[in-house]
Amino acid sequence: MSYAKELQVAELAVQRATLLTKRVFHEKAKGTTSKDDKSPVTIGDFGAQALIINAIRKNFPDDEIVGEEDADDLRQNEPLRSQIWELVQKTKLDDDAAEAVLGGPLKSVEDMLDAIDAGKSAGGAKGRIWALDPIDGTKGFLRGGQYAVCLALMVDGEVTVGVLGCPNLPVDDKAPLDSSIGADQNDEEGKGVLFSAVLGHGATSRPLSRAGLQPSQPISMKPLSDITQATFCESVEAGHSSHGDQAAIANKLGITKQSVRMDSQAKYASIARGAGDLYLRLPVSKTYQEKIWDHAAGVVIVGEAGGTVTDAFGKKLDFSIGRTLSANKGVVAAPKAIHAEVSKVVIEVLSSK
Ligand SMILES: Nc1ncnc2c1ncn2[C@@H]1O[C@H](COP(=O)(O)O)[C@@H](OP(=O)(O)O)[C@H]1O
Ligand SMILES: [Mg+2]
Ligand SMILES: [Mg+2]
Ligand SMILES: [Mg+2]
Repeated sequence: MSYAKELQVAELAVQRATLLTKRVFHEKAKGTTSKDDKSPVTIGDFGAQALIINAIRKNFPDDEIVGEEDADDLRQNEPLRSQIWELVQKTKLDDDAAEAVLGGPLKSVEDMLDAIDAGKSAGGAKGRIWALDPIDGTKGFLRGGQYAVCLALMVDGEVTVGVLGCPNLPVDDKAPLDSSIGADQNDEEGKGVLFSAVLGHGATSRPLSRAGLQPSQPISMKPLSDITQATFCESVEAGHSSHGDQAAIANKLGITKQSVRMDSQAKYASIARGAGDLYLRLPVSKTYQEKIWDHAAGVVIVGEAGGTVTDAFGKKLDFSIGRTLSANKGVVAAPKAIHAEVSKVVIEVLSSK
């Protein structure tokens, strides 16, 4: 199956949601609140989740959705939900045909809260389940760095369609990568990329637009003959992955270039298009379970671009268990040809601790 309709709906829904997040970025009041785990969430996260779930429900009413956010706090907070409702109502693509594909607007504040709460699926191994991260890298979003709007469709526990909207990545697939990439917020010219993949059908990139979908081109990972020349990507946040272990692994592989630190699944997108080579995410905590929405889209995009993604012990990421990757620890993403070599060193470094 080619999943053409799912892909089109996902791409347009993500593209529209990035218009909302960009609008929030330029507003002074981002409605930032703190979740139970102390992580931040903004009106951009809630608004993007509402718009994307509305499009999925209109097109695929029988599908389940695992979304990062829920509306519990919004139901108690009238000012915050009004702020989000205002944003959601005014966010539209400048293309009637594209809007028609997405299936029409949310009808009321209640409809919006219900849409947000439709992301409460427990996930699992059976049937069609979407995984949605309305803003991945919320901390990056708030500091003007990288973030991504992430949507994937899993079919019987296998990630099958993946879309990443990265408003602050350069359109040029070969633009050099460094940790300041996208930091210049005054110049939005030439920025904003939509990445997509369907299992077995390759991966693409195209510029984000305010209207319909722009023409896309295929992307692939960079062939890397000398691993010492690799560029590796890691999180900005030291609390999300172990910078120390990652430095030790890079050192053992003979990599001399400084790591590129960026927030969000923009890391998966960047290696998939050959702007970087490796993505290392080694756990800092023994108990933290990675969330499926932080990885689903990135994994199929990297896989289709010629990469292999496993956990820190070389195991395939298992998206079929529920809302978290409870059978895995950490992430190692690399071009197929060198993944085994990288994985071996990761295991050596972890077992020598
Ligand atoms: N202790 C931890 N270890 C690993 N990931 C964590 C973490 N605490 C939070 N995260 C996740 O890290 C994601 C951001 O990843 P990155 O560091 O690559 O930018 C967050 O996504 P959100 O920003 O969507 O909440 C959150 O889900
Ligand atoms: Mg979050
Ligand atoms: Mg996330
Ligand atoms: Mg998020």
